[in-house]
Amino acid sequence: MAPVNNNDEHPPKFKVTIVGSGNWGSVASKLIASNTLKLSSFHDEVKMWVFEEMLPGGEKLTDAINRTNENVKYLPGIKLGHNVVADPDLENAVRDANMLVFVTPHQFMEGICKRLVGKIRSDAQAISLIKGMEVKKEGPCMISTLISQQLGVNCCVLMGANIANEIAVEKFSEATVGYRGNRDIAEKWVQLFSTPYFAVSACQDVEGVELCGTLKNVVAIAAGFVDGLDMGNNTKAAIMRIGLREMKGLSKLLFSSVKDSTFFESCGVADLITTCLGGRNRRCAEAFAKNGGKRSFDDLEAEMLQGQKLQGVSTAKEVYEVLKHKGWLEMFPLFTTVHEICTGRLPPTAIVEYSEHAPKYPMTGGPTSFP
Ligand SMILES: NC(=O)C1=CN([C@@H]2O[C@H](COP(=O)(O)OP(=O)(O)OC[C@H]3O[C@@H](n4cnc5c(N)ncnc54)[C@H](O)[C@@H]3O)[C@@H](O)[C@H]2O)C=CC1
Ligand SMILES: O=C(CO)COP(=O)(O)O
Repeated sequence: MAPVNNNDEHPPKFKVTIVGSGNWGSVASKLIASNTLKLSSFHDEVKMWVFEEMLPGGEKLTDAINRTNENVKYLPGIKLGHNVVADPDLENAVRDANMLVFVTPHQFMEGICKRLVGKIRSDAQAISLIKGMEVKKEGPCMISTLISQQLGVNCCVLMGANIANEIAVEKFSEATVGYRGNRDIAEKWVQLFSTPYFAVSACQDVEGVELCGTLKNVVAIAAGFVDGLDMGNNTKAAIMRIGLREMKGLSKLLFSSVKDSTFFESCGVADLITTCLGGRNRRCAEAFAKNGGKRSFDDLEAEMLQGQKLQGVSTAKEVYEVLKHKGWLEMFPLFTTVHEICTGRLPPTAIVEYSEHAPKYPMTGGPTSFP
């Protein structure tokens, strides 16, 4: 990866663009912008692509961000750094960058990648902070793979126990950069994100790291059901244990390269715990169960998250499609049941009952054949 040489500057510097400006995207821009000011190998300015929208007072979100230095809709009250420049023009935002940070809700990435084909620098490196996957005819496609394949770039991932609002106010947390191949590139990403309150380490297991971040959102939906049904801490701990077991089982069935040790990194058990305790997926699923499944997740998301997006419900559907296609539904009763509750085929109480798809494997047991 060659740094960008603007106006013959010596030595040339790396230039960063963040594609996405939601709750986590805005916090990522704050972390990165504080580092580009400190590290001489980066350009100070950090561009942040904004999916433009009109605020209630009639001002464009991009203008409000550039005027106040705050993302007034998705991260109000937090200064992003004067070197963050919001840009609603996707092509313009990425044009000069050779370090691209992707952080949008996962359902928008296919469209964004299509728009970016042929528009990015040939020497660009990418990282995805996105928790989710696409399902294609051929099987599951992780978002980092989508980015790599569509844009022809190497793509690392950054996942972890990272509730954005907590990091925004500089409470300590950890994160994991997943990479394949060249460790130098992973180290560059670690350098770009690390702060005294955000401890990042690198792990050579891109699939394992990304699947942890993706699948824990399904478990968080189950944890929310347990909270909504007032079932207590033991039940929630059981759901988290069974969920972690299914996360590991499915990850290793999909990619034999996935390492056991990855599940003990921040991206694994720590992200599972924080999301099951304090995440948006948990919160909306709690409301869903309290309402006996009578209000849809779409309604609850719109009302409770005010434009922020849930990833767990669509991921549960995507996981279900993969399991069905592979003939693995019975092996993953928790994942299967979450999807069936979300779609109204089962009531929320089914989360601790035997799944109709798992007659041989009750929730508390499960197959012994996971790798
Ligand atoms: N918020 C959090 O605490 C964390 C989120 N993540 C992950 O980061 C990713 C992004 O999450 P957030 O930044 O929190 O987003 P968010 O949940 O705040 O979503 C809102 C964003 O989606 C954008 N958007 C809405 N419609 C769009 C469209 N049609 N095309 C493109 N963008 C559109 C909005 O402009 C806004 O930037 C997700 O995969 C999430 O799981 C990961 C760690 C922590
Ligand atoms: O991924 C997250 C924390 O690491 C955020 O989870 P939620 O989307 O459930 O808030």
